[in-house]
Amino acid sequence: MSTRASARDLVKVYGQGDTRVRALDGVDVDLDSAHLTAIMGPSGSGKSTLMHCMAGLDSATSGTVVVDGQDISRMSQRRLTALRRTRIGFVFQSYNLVPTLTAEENITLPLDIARKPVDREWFDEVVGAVGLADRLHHRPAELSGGQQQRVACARALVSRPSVVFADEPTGNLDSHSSGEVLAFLRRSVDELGQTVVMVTHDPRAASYAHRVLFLADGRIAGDLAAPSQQDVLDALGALT
Ligand SMILES: Nc1ncnc2c1ncn2[C@@H]1O[C@H](COP(=O)(O)OP(=O)(O)OP(=O)(O)O)[C@@H](O)[C@H]1O
Repeated sequence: MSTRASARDLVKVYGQGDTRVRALDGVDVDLDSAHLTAIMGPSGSGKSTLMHCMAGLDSATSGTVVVDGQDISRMSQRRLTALRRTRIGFVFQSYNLVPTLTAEENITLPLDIARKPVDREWFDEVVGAVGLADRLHHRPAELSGGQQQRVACARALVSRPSVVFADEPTGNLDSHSSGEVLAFLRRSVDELGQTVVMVTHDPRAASYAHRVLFLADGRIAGDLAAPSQQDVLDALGALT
């Protein structure tokens, strides 16, 4: 199975002296191609730190991160920015859409900024899969939270990135909208062949994943394939 992103012996230390925190303490991860991977763990276990280091949003103290075959730990800021724009997709808890732009303009924004052409066939496929074809000319304020997050998912996928990193993508959504967003993230993997990793606190969200990694105290503490909600709850219970 091919790997889209990997981390080796990843260490991230914040602060110094008394306030020193070892947020990541030697993490090894391989994110499999065309898989939806969930990352779970208690508050403060290092989930966001791992995600930010693997997505090139933050630099690790030591260790290696390879994305799309490129070692981002040793990359210049300029190359890293270019890689982030075109090879990595992001979905955040707060949708981070530009309020003055339509859904369509928001979706194509990363490509417009990178001055890359929009592949209309892929755009239509992504918009169709996300169920937004009749909402493309609406602005974010005219869309529900779930629809806004689906726009954000489409924006993350429009450049056909190597990996999509989603940080609590359903954290602000009710259960119905969460279901829609999770179903889309899963479909983007199963039908469009994308690779998605998401941090979540929600066992139901994690049960949509092909694989769930558990972090505790900055280390990998568990790894389950296609778990049920109950499997996830049991694994979390054993960690806390
Ligand atoms: N910028 C920072 N400066 C100092 N310490 C930090 C910083 N960011 C995170 N930490 C610390 O690193 C550890 C891991 O934090 P991180 O946010 O990765 O955990 P998390 O598992 O995502 O938590 P949560 O589920 O609460 O979002 C925590 O002890 C946190 O306090």
